Amino acid sequence: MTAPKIAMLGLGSMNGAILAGLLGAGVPAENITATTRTAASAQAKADQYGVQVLAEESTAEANQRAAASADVVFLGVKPPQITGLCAEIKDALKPGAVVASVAAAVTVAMMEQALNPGQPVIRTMPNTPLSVGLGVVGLTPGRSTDQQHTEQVAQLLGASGRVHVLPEEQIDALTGVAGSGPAYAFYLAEHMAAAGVEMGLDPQLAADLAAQTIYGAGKMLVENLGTHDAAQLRRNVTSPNGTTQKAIETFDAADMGSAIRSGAQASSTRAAEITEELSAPQ
Ligand SMILES: NC(=O)C1=CN([C@@H]2O[C@H](COP(=O)(O)OP(=O)(O)OC[C@H]3O[C@@H](n4cnc5c(N)ncnc54)[C@H](OP(=O)(O)O)[C@@H]3O)[C@@H](O)[C@H]2O)C=CC1
Ligand SMILES: O=C(O)[C@@H]1CCC=N1
Repeated sequence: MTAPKIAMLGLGSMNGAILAGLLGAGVPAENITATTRTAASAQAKADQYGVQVLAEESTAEANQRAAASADVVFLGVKPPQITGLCAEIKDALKPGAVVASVAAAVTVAMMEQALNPGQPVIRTMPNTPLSVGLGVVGLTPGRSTDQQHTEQVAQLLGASGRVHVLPEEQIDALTGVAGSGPAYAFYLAEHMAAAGVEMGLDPQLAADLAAQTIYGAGKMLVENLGTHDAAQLRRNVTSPNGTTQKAIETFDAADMGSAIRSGAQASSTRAAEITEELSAPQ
């Protein structure tokens, strides 16, 4: 099978992470055309990734041009811009092309309504660790999306992460755990490093200790899936009446477990709210 031509419309944090993953997995750079809003960003991204990047600012039809030659079109703009972008590119798309959005909250139905009837679409919820080959993606195909399209997008994203095909009702929950999730780990790293500095460590060393510890713990979690769960791995670090026990008691006293669950649920609830906002008559 020849490698598909790919358009990445919008090349910010998320589509940039997907692009890094695709390039890292061996997709040829010449198969990819991306777009940005500003010319300065297009130049910076072209230099960073080595792909062609068109800016809407300097090429009015940048999105149509990028979409026209693509077999797979990733929409990576902000949620309120997605349906407008769909309308902009709908007549430029190649027959048989599939449109995959990475946006939170924008439903399959919203995209299908903005595109031409019968257009294959896929709603995805990826996360930024795709950039290092360790991402997670939730994916829901549209009504006119056949198995081949779903497999094509799943295969592209699956080269740099784990892909789960889900009913659309579960995408917001996946957003709360995995889409927003890297930020929770980074937040933990920020505070672990800050604690190290407060206890007298050099900031660079403290940041390195936090990063490497979370990296190592994440690898252990993945490698022990199905045999030792997170709670067991935590118990293995916790000596009776030792140092870790004191830390966990302190977290429990602050009800940190409940705060983390509330945060993940708030992310998911916010996705549903944005869907409502985008559905409201203008
Ligand atoms: N960030 C994340 O971790 C995740 C984000 N998402 C979803 O990804 C989407 C993008 O978010 P994120 O990457 O964070 O946002 P960014 O602001 O980082 O990127 C947005 C990109 O869209 C470009 N853009 C804006 N308007 C246009 C236009 N009219 N034509 C072409 N390109 C345009 C911007 O151009 P320029 O570079 O010139 O500013 C920028 O490259 C959102 O819908 C979000 O819900 C989903 C999962 C995780
Ligand atoms: O914060 C956001 O809205 C996006 C979606 C998931 C992660 N980032």
